[in-house]
Amino acid sequence: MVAVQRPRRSVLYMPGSKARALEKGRSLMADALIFDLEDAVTDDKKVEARQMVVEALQKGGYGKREIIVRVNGLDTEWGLEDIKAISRTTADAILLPKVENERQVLNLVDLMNKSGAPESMSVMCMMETPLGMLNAKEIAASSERISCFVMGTSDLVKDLQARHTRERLPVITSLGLCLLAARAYGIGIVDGVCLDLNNDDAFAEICVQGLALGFDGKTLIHPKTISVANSTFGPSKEAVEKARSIVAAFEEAKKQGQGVVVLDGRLIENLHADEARRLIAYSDAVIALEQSA
Ligand SMILES: CC(C)(COP(=O)(O)OP(=O)(O)OC[C@H]1O[C@@H](n2cnc3c(N)ncnc32)[C@H](O)[C@@H]1OP(=O)(O)O)[C@@H](O)C(=O)NCCC(=O)NCCSC(=O)C[C@H](O)C(=O)O
Ligand SMILES: [Mg+2]
Repeated sequence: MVAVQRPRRSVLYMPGSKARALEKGRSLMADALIFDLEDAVTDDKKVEARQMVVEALQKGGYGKREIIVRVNGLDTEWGLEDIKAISRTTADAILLPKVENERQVLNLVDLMNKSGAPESMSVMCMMETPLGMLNAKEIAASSERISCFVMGTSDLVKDLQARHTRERLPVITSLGLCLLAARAYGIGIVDGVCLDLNNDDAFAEICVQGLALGFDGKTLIHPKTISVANSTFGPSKEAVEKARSIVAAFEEAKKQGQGVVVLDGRLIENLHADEARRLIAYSDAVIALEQSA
């Protein structure tokens, strides 16, 4: 049985205080939308933005896109009311910023339960502080309700007193720690945002790097970057065809009593067949999501 992963190739932040962005989200081909109440919203608009997001979710129209709301932290004056209000909506997940330990996750889960959040509403964690990186394993293991890690590379670079560079060496250890923790505990993980909106080549390159590192997709700040994220993180037609031929060759070998087979000069073992099945199931999930839009 192959565990089908929810597509998160493109995950677009939309400021909760921007009515036009919330409207536009209904027609964009992003796999997931983050309705942001945190950093994209100024303090004087926090309460209004919460109400706007609740109303947008009540109105609906976002199809099968994954709906994520990033609340303010519980150490702010808005966090508690954000969690109470969003728990009563149809959002798929609450995204908690600046997660650094298990206690923050358990507090959130407790508040969601007390506020009547459905069991299906998951928790996502922004991984964006040095302590969060060091505690990535503890955080990933803290609750079965966690569905995904979201890298916050802007806050991370700031806290590390590092620099944003094209090859991202300053954050590579942090990305690796979070990837290890996410994969070890079977949760999703999406890469951080690219702040440079005027360099398409750099954006494409950073998506390819994110894919190679093992991310499921990329968080985005502008709709124009959705298609590159979708094509980079989505399985190509050729990759799916190849996966089908791997599964077929391996099944045939098994019938012949063999545990391995050579296909196009490469050795195929059980692990390759498993990965090929995962890719086929993932491709089916992507097609189903695209057809529903
Ligand atoms: C960056 C922007 C401020 C640019 O906005 P704007 O000048 O309006 O862009 P355009 O004129 O090019 O927009 C064209 C149309 O697209 C719509 N639009 C733009 N951005 C979005 C969006 N994010 N979601 C939905 N729709 C969007 C515009 O309304 C235009 O529509 P139309 O009227 O039909 O022409 C803006 O893109 C923006 O605000 N982006 C999001 C910024 C944000 O959310 N930042 C916070 C999250 S990132 C973060 O916090 C990372 C993490 O925590 C970390 O630490 O790393
Ligand atoms: Mg941040």
